[in-house]
Order: sequence, then structure tokens, then C-alpha cells
Amino acid sequence: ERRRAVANLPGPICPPLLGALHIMYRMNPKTFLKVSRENMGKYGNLQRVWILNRLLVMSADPEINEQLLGSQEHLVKHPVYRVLGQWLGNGLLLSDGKVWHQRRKIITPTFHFSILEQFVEVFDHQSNICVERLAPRANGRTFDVYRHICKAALDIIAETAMGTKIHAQAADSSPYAEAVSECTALLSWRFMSVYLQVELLFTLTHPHLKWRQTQLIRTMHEFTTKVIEERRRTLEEQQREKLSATSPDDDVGRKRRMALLDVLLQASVDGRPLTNDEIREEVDTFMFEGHDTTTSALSFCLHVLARHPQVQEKMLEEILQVIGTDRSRPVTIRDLNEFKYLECVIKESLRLYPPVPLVGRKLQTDFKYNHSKFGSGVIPAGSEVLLGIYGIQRLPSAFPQVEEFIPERHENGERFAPFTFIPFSAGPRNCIGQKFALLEMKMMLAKIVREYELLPLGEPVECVINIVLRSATGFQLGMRRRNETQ
Ligand code: HEM
Repeated sequence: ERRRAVANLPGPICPPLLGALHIMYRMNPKTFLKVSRENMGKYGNLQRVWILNRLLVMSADPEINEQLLGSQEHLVKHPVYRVLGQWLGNGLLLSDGKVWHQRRKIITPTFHFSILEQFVEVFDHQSNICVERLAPRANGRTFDVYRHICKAALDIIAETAMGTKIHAQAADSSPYAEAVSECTALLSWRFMSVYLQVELLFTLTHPHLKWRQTQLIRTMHEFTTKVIEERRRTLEEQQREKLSATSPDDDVGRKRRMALLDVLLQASVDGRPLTNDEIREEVDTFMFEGHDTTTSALSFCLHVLARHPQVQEKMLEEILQVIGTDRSRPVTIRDLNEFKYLECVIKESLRLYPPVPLVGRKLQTDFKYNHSKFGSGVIPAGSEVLLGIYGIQRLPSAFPQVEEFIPERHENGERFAPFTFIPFSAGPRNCIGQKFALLEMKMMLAKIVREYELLPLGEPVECVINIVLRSATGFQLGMRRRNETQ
């Protein structure tokens, strides 16, 4: 019956029982995007694939993506996300049903504009530290910018959302960031293999890697537990001392901010406070999602800017117009809102290099669609759907000169065909941190480009999926300090 339901959809030959294991066999974090795009070339933007008895629909089709992502019904994540379960538990990214609804309701207000506005001071301060830390690299020689950006992004998410300073940029190494990097590499390798996605089979076939995974997750949990304990202590101290809402000694700045972690520590669901484990799941989720995605986005953007000097020049002109040359003047939210061209640069970089290159759903009920080419149809309950963000944002039909980096295509609020530009996904399970990410990126890029000229040195990026999009060759570029008059 399931075969009949999707008989109208194209796809590779899938022999009975085994299905397309021969294609899966070629997939690994390095080849996934290439193999998927080859298949798109052969079978089109919407295809069905059988793997053993699992039905997988791969869609880089705007019409299907619009109907599925926009639906209130199909909100359960693809089973492959379960490999993240030991680390992120039932946090917002992985949960579904009542737990997801309750948590999304509690957390949404912590990303309100009025809260983000207060974070700008932290973005400004941490971006200044990043610019300072990059100074020894401004010697016209090739280097990989990733590590520097990663530490700044970690400092920013910890100080804003968690209300805790972790000084990642001051330290030579960050065990948490290193554990995230190694663990995501290991988990994305497991993502690609049908049998390694099953925890038991992974444990039985690769006990040494299972041991390493547990060790890495322990390192990350110890770190986030410490962050929670520290914040809890600070809040208790404040309560004891009866500090007012505008205390000058508050940990995260002069004004009292209701950081995400404060909300979690004080929230209640069904009449009881969140347990320590529930709080830690969210802290793990936001520490990871809040720094790994922006690090990827910023690193790709800096790399691509280094290869487009004219874009850099145009950007610099705008930056100087908006914030001038006085490096001691803090950059405000109003300044960030005036960076119109910079916003186009960020969007174009997110189009070519979306940090989350695909999202997946497991259908709990039949998904009924209406399509201009395939007509009305049903993808049956129990099927898995992978929605390709990377693939859709590189559709030649939607973007002329599709492989070129052209920020101008986003100018004057240019609208593209619906659901062809979705770096933050869309619908009820879209990215909760997208405004946060855009403000952070604007601040970091404006500060770096005002201080340094980016040079097209080193190897080009080579996209790989490490859960988040990364580059197998790193993010190489050169830097030279701009002269004082600029
Ligand atoms: C450029 C940066 C970012 C990009 C491109 C991005 C992209 C995305 C995408 C595509 C999703 C949907 C994932 C899915 O359906 O499986 C998502 C979800 C999510 N993002 Fe982001 N993200 C970014 C930054 C952030 C930041 C800074 C935070 C937190 C401060 C964040 C927190 C989350 C969370 C918690 C979810 C799950 C939301 C839910 O399911 O209700 N993201 N993000």
C-alpha cells in the first residue's frame, strides 16, 4: 500500500527488501550533499527512496516544503535526530507533542525584541574582544578563522541566554567547544549510516567509539551543569540581598535581564518547577544551537567575503556611514537595524551556506499534498521526509546565477518564490533564535570588517555535514589591518 501511495513519485531503483542501500553506502558527511544533488539531477526535486522497509521522501521542492513545514500536524522530528538524544535529551530541538508545546511557550518570550535589545551590549563587548584576539592574525598570512569565531559565539550565548560569563575567548582552549566539535563529527558520521543510527547496534559494533561518545557527552554535561549551578547561586544571592530589578551589580550587565536560564529556573509546568534534568536539556540545546550554527554562518560569510573584495568595500562604506571610525563608541541596536547592505550579505551567505542544510520529519499521520506537477497525493503515515534547505536554496529556477555570491539579489526586500529561501526553516518549528543570530552576526561582521581587510588566501571551503554545515578544509583566509583613517 505504501508503495502504491508513492508510485507517482520518481526515485532510484529500489530492489525489494534491501531498497537503495547501494546509494546509502556512498553517503558519508563529505559526500552527502554531492550524492543528494546528483540524485536531484537524475530524479528531480521530489523523490522517494526505500531503505530496507523504510520509506524516505527527499524534498527540495518548494510546494511540498511549504505544505509540510507550514502544517501544525507534522511536527515530529526524523528518527535520525535521536542520535543527539543522549546529549540534548528532550530539549526544544528534539522534543515533540505536549513537552515541545509547553517548552516553546515558556521560551519564546525570552527571544522577544525587548530582550534582544538588551543583549546588544554583550554582542558589542564580545565582538570587541574577538577583534582584539584576531590582531596577531592580521599579518597577511593564511589562517583558519573558525576557532576564533567559535569562542566568541560561545561567550555570547553563555552571557546572554545563560547570564553567565565563561571567558572562552580568554582561554587558550575550550574543552566544551572541543567536545562539541568532536562529538558532532562522530554523531554526523552515525547520521549517515542506517544501522549506526540504532544506539544498540552502534554500541555492539563500535564499543570504543560509544565509550568516547559517552565521555564527550559527559564533558559537555559537566560544563552545562556548572553554568546552571553558577546562575542558580547568583539568583539566590540576589534574592537574599533583595536586589532590585535594576541592580547595578547584575552578572550580565547594568540592567536586570530575564535571561533564558533565569526563566527556566523560575518556570513551572503543570504546577511544578522544571527538574534539574529538564533545565539541563534546554541549556545543552541552546548552548549547542546558539553557538554552532552562528559559528558556521559567520565563518562561511568571512571566507566568502575575503573572496569578494568589492562586496567588502561596499559593506565598509555602509559601516563607516552608520557607526563612523570611533572604535570606542558602542554599536547600538539602531545602528544594527541600519545595516541594510550587511543584511543582504548575511542572507546571501546563508543562501549558499545554510548552517542547517536539511531538516527531517517522521509522519505520524498521512500527509496529503497538492502539487502543480504531481497532482493530489498522499505520503503515508510512518514515512520519513527530509527537506533539503541546501538543495532548495541552490535551485537555478529560483535564483539566477545560482552558484554566484550576489548580495544585491536580496536588496529592497526582494521576495523570492515562497519557500525557496528558508535558512531558518519555517512554520511552527522554525528557528527560535533567528533574530538573535542576525543581530549577533551583524555586530561581529561590522566590527571585523571595519578593522581588517579580508584577503582571499588559502584553500576554498569544501562543504561537509557535521550536523551543522562545516568545511572539510576549514575556513581559510588572510587579514590585514585597515589604516587608521578608514
Ligand atoms: C545563523 C544561525 C542559525 C541558523 C541558520 C539556524 C537554523 C535553524 C533551523 C533550520 C532550525 C529548524 C531545525 C529543524 O527543524 O530540525 C532551527 C531550530 C532551532 N534553532 Fe536555530 N539557527 C540559527 C541560530 C540559532 C540560535 C542563535 C539559537 C539560540 C539562541 C537557535 C536555537 C534553535 C532552537 C532551540 C531550535 C529548535 C526550535 C524548535 O524546534 O522549536 N538557533 N534553527
